[in-house]
Amino acid sequence: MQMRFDGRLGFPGGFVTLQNESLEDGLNRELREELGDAAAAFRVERADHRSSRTVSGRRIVTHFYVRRLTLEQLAAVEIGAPHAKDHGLEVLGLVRVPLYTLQDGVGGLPAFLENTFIGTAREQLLEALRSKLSTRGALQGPMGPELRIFVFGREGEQRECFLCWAWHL
Ligand SMILES: O=c1[nH]cnc2c1ncn2[C@@H]1O[C@H](COP(=O)(O)OP(=O)(O)O)[C@@H](O)[C@H]1O
Repeated sequence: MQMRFDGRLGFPGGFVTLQNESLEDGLNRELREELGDAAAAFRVERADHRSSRTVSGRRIVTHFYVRRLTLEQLAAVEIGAPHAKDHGLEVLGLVRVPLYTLQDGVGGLPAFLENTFIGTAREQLLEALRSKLSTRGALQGPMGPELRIFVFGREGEQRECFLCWAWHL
């Protein structure tokens, strides 16, 4: 995931103008802005869409996408992210999600989930973990697989917000 400008954790993403671009075009543009040039090595497609929700009290619809990357792609994104256009502004840094629980029963994923998240990002994280990871036994040992998540966006007449995360096992 990423640390946002407001001190909350969330997914890479943002707003798009549907008059000028498709959801996926907007999403991939925002990925470049927030993650840097390494995001150009892959493209999030319509088939990667997982869920959509309205934001209460605001005229916003969020669309959640999940995209699997190779380890090489993820490593390139992590190295390049500090050079992205939005780094230090909207985005303060990428954060890996620990997919394990330490022996004290709290450290790892349980402690991570105690952070403050923007909107429904926490629920989206759990939704993604349930569908993609729990059946693979990935929520184990501290040396096990880790999840890294990204996001994107821009403003428009119709405020559509694109959220995405990428993972590797
Ligand atoms: O990662 C996310 N997961 C779920 N909802 C999100 C996420 N990021 C942003 N949102 C939703 O989109 C809204 C607008 O996002 P953001 O705070 O970046 O733009 P804003 O500065 O125009 O309010 C947030 O208030 C929140 O409800």
